Amino acid sequence: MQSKLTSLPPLDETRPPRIQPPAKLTVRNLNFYYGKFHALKNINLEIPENRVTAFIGPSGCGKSTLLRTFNRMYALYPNQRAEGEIILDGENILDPRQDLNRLRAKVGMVFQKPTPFPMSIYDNIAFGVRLYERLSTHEMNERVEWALKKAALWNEVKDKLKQSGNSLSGGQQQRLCIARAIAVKPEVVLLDEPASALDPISTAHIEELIHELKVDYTIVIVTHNMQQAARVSDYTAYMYMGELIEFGDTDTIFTTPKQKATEDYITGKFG
Ligand SMILES: Nc1ncnc2c1ncn2[C@@H]1O[C@H](COP(=O)(O)OP(=O)(O)OP(=O)(O)O)[C@@H](O)[C@H]1O
Repeated sequence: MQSKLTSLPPLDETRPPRIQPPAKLTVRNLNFYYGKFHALKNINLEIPENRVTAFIGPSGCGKSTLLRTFNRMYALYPNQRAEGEIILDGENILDPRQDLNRLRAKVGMVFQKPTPFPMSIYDNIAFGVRLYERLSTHEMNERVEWALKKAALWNEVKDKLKQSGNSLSGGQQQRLCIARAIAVKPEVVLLDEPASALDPISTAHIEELIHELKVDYTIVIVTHNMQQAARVSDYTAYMYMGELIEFGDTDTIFTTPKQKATEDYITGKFG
């Protein structure tokens, strides 16, 4: 397909066809408040299973806020609240009775800044797994190796698993954080600008990894970088001032968006 926008890289020809797969997460009439500030306004959205969905939009439009509702990260802060429904596997995760530990095992998260725990590479992975499962040493060794392989880090660290996670480069630390997130075998992985603190080579590594991970996981990524959204995502949501302006497959959003506001943002006329 020909891109209308010459400044963007060619769109990924290997993307799955446009038939939208079943929704892994269904967002219905979602409103979010920081105290009195109404940060998300009646969001309705379906996040397709085993695909990469990107949230784009100008700074402050609510991308991270929306992402953080998916594992109820906001529940840590008393004056933040969500209203509406977010259905994951038939359950409304906003229901106050929802078991947050179980939810966070199902919905993993990786932050903008790599944040390894101050412990060995091995323990960075094993720590989270121990919270949810009792594994033998042999099983844990296998799980650590599996997660590090999935995160394309194993070959670089297999001989120094006892070294501190902080001894790794920024890009390696971020892949360690991805390994840590997937080690507990989540179903959804949330990535909040995972490459924005990284150099171009590490960024390319992370983007490749995202592409591979969607075989097993549903991935939602917040990114400021539109080229990155065009490269890694199958679906894109454009947000503005707490509203979802347009959602669709990435090729359509980047070449023939329906809303003028989306087109203005994509073409750099605004934002
Ligand atoms: N802890 C908070 N308390 C009060 N308001 C907040 C808080 N966090 C975010 N906001 C406000 O909510 C709105 C959405 O913020 P959010 O961080 O979700 O935007 P964003 O699109 O991810 O922005 P950016 O691209 O700059 O990271 C903004 O107006 C922001 O100022």
